[in-house]
Amino acid sequence: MRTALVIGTGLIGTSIALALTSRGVRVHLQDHDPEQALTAAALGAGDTAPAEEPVDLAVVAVPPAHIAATLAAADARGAARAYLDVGSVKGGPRRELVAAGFDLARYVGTHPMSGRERSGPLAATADLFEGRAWALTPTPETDTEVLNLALELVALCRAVPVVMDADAHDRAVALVSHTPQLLSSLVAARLTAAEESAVRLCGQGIRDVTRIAASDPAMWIDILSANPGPVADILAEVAEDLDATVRALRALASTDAEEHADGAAGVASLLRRGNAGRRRVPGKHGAAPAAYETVAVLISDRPGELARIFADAGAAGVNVEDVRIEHATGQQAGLVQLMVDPGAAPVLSTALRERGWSIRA
Ligand SMILES: NC(=O)c1ccc[n+]([C@@H]2O[C@H](COP(=O)([O-])OP(=O)(O)OC[C@H]3O[C@@H](n4cnc5c(N)ncnc54)[C@H](O)[C@@H]3O)[C@@H](O)[C@H]2O)c1
Ligand SMILES: O=C(O)C(=O)C[C@]1(C(=O)O)C=C[C@@H](O)C=C1
Repeated sequence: MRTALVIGTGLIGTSIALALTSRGVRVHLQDHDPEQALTAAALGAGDTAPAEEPVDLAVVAVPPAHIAATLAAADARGAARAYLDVGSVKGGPRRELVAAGFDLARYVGTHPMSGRERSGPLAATADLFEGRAWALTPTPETDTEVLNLALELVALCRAVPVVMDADAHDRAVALVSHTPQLLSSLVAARLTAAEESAVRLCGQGIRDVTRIAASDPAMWIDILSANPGPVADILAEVAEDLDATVRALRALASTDAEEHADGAAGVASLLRRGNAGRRRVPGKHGAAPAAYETVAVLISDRPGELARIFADAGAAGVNVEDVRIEHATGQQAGLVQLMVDPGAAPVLSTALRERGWSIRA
């Protein structure tokens, strides 16, 4: 791929443009809000000047409700040889394209399974998709050349391609993305009326569960409007589990020994099902979750501290597989949890201690 056009230079469009530009693709940027395209260009994502001839691939990264119309308008002016979109839902936009008579041979629907709770070009990063799944939903009509360009884009973004049917994709994301978003919002919504004394106690658990509750409501209303049925079906099952859990907890509070034991069994069964479900979440690069060991390091909230830790881990010859940062409330300090292969954990702890870091058990 030599040239690309990114239409919609928000979080996802700009992140793709940054990745493509860094790998030598000439990227043109377009947004119905010119300020967004100019901001993306200022970040080094590409050029706002229109291409002089059709680009190799047009990437449509606008909200789901506008995907079909944006693709049709771009095709009407002959913008590209091939088209793809990155919307979070696939069935609805494809049906709209069919209804509009769009040539499906030159289009493939895709969805990178990576994002952030923030929107806009300023939240974009070139490495957003690295190691993440990226769904591709070709149809029998899709040209091989178009599918190959889409696969090249996924490879340039260092993501992991997953080919599937559009409706199967929508049912899958109802389970692994859309329902989790609503559950996160439901938990966070309980905090709106909470006492300040309770909120002060927020630890890492609630931070993990509510991170995505900060997402843009307008974007999510758009996504959920395009996939309401499958999400409602799963939420109805969650509601049954919730009812059963409330009953089990009430029984747990009972002084009757038999009722108490039933309650404990009900709650334990849910927690075990949770363990089993969590074990099914794939690790980095789509591999089965690895059993990493954590080395926890205390850092002060100063510029360059993280870079220094990673440099010291690198100097010790240890590959950091994953990382989490826990900020201490009201203090200029935090705990960095470095996930490494079990064999490497003692090596890393010793090396970091020798370099003056404080390691937490
Ligand atoms: N946010 C995520 O985590 C995530 C992850 C994967 C896929 N997606 C999908 O990617 C797409 C973009 O999401 P985002 O998070 O980058 O949103 P965003 O709000 O950050 O960016 C969307 C951009 O599209 C522009 N836009 C809106 N309508 C337009 C139109 N008709 N023509 C041209 N530009 C238009 C907006 O001005 C904005 O700059 C959506 O379809 C979303 O479902 C989002
Ligand atoms: O990490 C996040 O902030 C996300 O929620 C990203 C996430 C997801 O559910 O995984 C959200 C919606 C997108 O369609 C794809 C990715």
